Amino acid sequence: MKALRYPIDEAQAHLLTEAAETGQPGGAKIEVRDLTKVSDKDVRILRKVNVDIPRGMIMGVIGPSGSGKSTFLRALNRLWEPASGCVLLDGVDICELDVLNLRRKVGMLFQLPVLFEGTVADNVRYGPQLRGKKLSDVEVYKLLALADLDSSFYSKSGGELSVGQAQRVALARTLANEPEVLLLDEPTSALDPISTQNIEDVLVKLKKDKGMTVIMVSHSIKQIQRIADVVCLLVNGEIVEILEPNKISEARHTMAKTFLQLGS
Ligand SMILES: Nc1ncnc2c1ncn2[C@@H]1O[C@H](COP(=O)(O)OP(=O)(O)OP(=O)(O)O)[C@@H](O)[C@H]1O
Repeated sequence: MKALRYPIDEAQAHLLTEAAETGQPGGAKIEVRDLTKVSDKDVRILRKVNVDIPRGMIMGVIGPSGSGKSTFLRALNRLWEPASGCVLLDGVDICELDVLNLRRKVGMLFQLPVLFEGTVADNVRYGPQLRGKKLSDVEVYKLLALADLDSSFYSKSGGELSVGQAQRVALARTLANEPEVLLLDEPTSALDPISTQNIEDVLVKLKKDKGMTVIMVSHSIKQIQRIADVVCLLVNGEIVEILEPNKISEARHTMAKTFLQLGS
């Protein structure tokens, strides 16, 4: 069994090891080591965060407002610059990668989708086009289907879409870059329950069919329990618990317990 460094405790290390090993071989997809962020005003936003993110799994990140969830997520594709050696992707320091290449491999979806001008197809073609590759119609249809959108969306413009549909177009656009990791920052918080379920279904399918590693920040404990394989609890800039979704109620950290009781 591959040992994971910097466990929170033995039980949690075991959980992550198991999770990493039931996916594709090779252990953690992303290793986070002593990730720290201090604001300009000298406030500690992240305090030595250490976690191994298992390959081909969905990791949920939950915690009280302001605990540093988005900040944590944004370090993983260098939306802010972590210190060298703090974030490794497949064992390689992300600071040593070309940042655009990194962001292709580690795609991100935000709470509210922002589509570019033009049609849905233009949006989906955007990333590959930057690399000089023009996606065929069939490739665009396939990406739309991956994001649970039928072919009728192909020539629609952003203004014709609901927020839920636009979020799925944003997902298709991200998937066009063939990412290995998806970072999701509350991707369904602006969506109705049906659109939420569509996105959740797509994420689970991407994990199953493509071995995608997904890290999702959510305010919904129920959502995390529906789709995550492992849950990371962040409180005050620290990961205080790593739990199986069905064992969230067993959290021991006082703040985490309060948060979970109020949220469930
Ligand atoms: N660039 C920045 N400069 C200064 N402070 C920041 C910066 N980014 C975030 N913060 C602060 O860091 C803390 C963590 O913010 P972050 O957005 O990561 O939390 P969060 O857990 O995602 O919150 P929420 O659930 O409300 O979205 C907050 O107190 C926020 O005000």
